[in-house]
Amino acid sequence: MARGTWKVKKGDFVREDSGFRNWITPDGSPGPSGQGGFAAEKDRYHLYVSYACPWAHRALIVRALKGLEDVITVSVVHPIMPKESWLFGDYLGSTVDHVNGAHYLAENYQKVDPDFDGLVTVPLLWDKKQQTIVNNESSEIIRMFNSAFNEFSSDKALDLYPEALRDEIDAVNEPIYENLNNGVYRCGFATTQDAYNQAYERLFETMDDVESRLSSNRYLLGNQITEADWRLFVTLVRFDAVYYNHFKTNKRRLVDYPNLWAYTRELYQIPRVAETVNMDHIKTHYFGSHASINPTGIVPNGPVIDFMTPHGRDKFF
Ligand SMILES: N[C@@H](CCC(=O)N[C@@H](CS)C(=O)NCC(=O)O)C(=O)O
Repeated sequence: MARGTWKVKKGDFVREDSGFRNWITPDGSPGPSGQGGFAAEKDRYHLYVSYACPWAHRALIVRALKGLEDVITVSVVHPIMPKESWLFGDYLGSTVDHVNGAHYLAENYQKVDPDFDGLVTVPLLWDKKQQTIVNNESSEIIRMFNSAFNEFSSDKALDLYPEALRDEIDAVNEPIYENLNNGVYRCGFATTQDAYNQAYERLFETMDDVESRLSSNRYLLGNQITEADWRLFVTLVRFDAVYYNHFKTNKRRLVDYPNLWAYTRELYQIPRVAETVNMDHIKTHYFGSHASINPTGIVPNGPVIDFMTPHGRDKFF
């Protein structure tokens, strides 16, 4: 099974743009990109994830928070990604491909586009009715889960991208994506000292900015949790266990930032979130899949991290 490859430009890791950009909407009318015809329905859509992947993790979190577990089904790949890319296999917490019976996730991309030679990524949102890919861009998948399925949601009132805050959310997302979510990868996959140094500087400047923001705000946008918090959370929750040493983001640990650390614990303790965090898959994936960074594949046993200690963030209300 062939697969696309990561791109490196002058030593700097460059993430590929996602190729499938259709939108599920309440009535199937077209969304901001792609084709229409994807109406929100119960048990029509299927989400392929890796518990290890921060982008897939966002989608799992919004699915859980909106109470869509019985509406959108899920298959979970094996945590180790071999050179042929994601596959389904026997591992605690992983599943088979419940919909297409694929062995490699790439088979599902090739079912829709036989010439597909891009990167086979998770999350992947699949339409069981039309047997096609809806979308493989997590930032869009979370917005669909937030707003398209309210008819079926057990928490209709929850709005993680409220109209009045959209510009502010977009403005906060941008540097957090560049410098933190993707910034840790740019540190880890840099192939020149210079590219690593630059990514590292920007990463910790942004960590400092966010730490300061969270010293006077409970959440990134004030008193209301938005998608911006969940997009940040998935990187923070992996920081000390993986990125700090595997990706060499070791100026400071998450636990050394009092506000960021307490904020991460608060988000972790919100009902239904902890179940989406599979630390075994997270560690096994990163340490076991990136032979260029960790050739032995040995997964460190530590560190001991307790996300359940009281967070004290209610002091803001
Ligand atoms: N833009 C995509 C990025 C997803 C992505 O890069 N996923 C990684 C896992 S964390 C992946 O599947 N990589 C496949 C590979 O490296 O071959 C999104 O946010 O949905």
